Amino acid sequence: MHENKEKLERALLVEVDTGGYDAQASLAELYELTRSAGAQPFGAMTQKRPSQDAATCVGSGMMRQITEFVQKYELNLLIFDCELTPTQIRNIERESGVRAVDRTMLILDIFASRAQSREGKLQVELAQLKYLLPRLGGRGSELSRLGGGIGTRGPGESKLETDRRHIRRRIDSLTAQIHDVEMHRRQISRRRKKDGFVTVAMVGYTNAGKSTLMNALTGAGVPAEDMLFCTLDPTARALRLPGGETVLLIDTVGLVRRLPHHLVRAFRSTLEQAAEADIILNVCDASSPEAPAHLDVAKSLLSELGCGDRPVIPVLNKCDLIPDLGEIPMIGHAVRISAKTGEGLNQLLQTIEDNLEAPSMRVRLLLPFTESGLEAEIRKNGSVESEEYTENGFMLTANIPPDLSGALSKYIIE
Ligand SMILES: Nc1nc2c(ncn2[C@@H]2O[C@H](COP(=O)(O)OP(=O)(O)OP(=O)(O)O)[C@@H](O)[C@H]2O)c(=O)[nH]1
Ligand SMILES: [Mg+2]
Repeated sequence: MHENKEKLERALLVEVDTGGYDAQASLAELYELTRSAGAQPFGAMTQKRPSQDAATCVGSGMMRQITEFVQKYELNLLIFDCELTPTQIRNIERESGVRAVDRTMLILDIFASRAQSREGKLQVELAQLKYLLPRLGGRGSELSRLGGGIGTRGPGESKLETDRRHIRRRIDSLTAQIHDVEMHRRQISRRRKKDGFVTVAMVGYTNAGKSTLMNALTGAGVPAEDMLFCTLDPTARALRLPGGETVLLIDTVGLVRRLPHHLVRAFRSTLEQAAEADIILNVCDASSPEAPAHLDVAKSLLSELGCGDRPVIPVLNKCDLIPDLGEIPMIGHAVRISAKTGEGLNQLLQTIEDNLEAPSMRVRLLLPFTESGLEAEIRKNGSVESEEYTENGFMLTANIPPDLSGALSKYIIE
């Protein structure tokens, strides 16, 4: 996946623990992110302090230790588990003599090397440029950083040599293109709904096994590897349930702790697909001690995206790695599976089937003229077979989705 595999970059990870988050778990994740970016995490240093040092993020004593460590083990990269200002990066690089990247640059770099779809590429380039723009000021020479390696890859590379104005124009153009792609995607998902397609989306932390599960259930052949952010672009495949119905199974981008805010939007737009699904599978790696926390993060993100009303099924994957069932976190109605061995998959399919909504209902309605909002809803989410003006309102024969039936109940005639 990476051009320069022969000479892996050797990195020292630096955790500046300013409190307010689980620094140890975050560092463990930084380790995996580093590996996924194709570098070798060689060691880690942690410093607890109330806030970042303005000049070098860590204190001056620690900075000296870092420099000594880098020289002693001939490392070529420092990875800070936070966001660094341009000044900090400049100072750290000058003092240590090696390149410094922060968590955001690292994640952006992984994204840049993984994005396949047009939207994925647009989103990554936009996030990279937005991150870079405020960091360009008077650093003309530093653009020579773009020689290769982590923090330097990406679709934007060639463009970065031009001036800020050019970058701003590019940002505007990317934003407009992304808007178009998003509109198009919403249209498709609306059409699927209208056509009565039931969609089932998988969400969860990166590396939980979503793509492996997709492959096990549908034979999709989606890449699934032991690396973070293996999947960036949502894929959809037909899935046949034991009862005979066919639903659409959607694989989504994995979540990560402390997501750089530049990427939140990119995530959101891909997760929106999940948000619109009829049923959501919240997949986690049951062998990880973090599993319950991961399930919670995904769940609260889903409710932020407005899917509180949809069935969310917790799925505990990788149960084959836990010899003693007692060690699996107890989560109410969770389904236990192993995407690898196939254990529990029938149970999962059955659970999906049990959660299928009633199909859309065909009704006759007399809708007062004042309810034009509801009429628009019916046209948008259902379909109108015939309509007629009467003096008491619209007389409609329509197929309506079940979630509209409540609001419409008092107008239904038959
Ligand atoms: N032992 C075991 N390993 C599994 C199981 N399911 C997935 N894996 C492994 O976990 C790793 C990650 O699997 P993926 O399917 O790529 O995970 P993902 O959730 O799609 O990850 P992202 O695309 O990064 O979000 C791979 O090495 C899989 O082989 C399982 O049930 N048991
Ligand atoms: Mg995946």
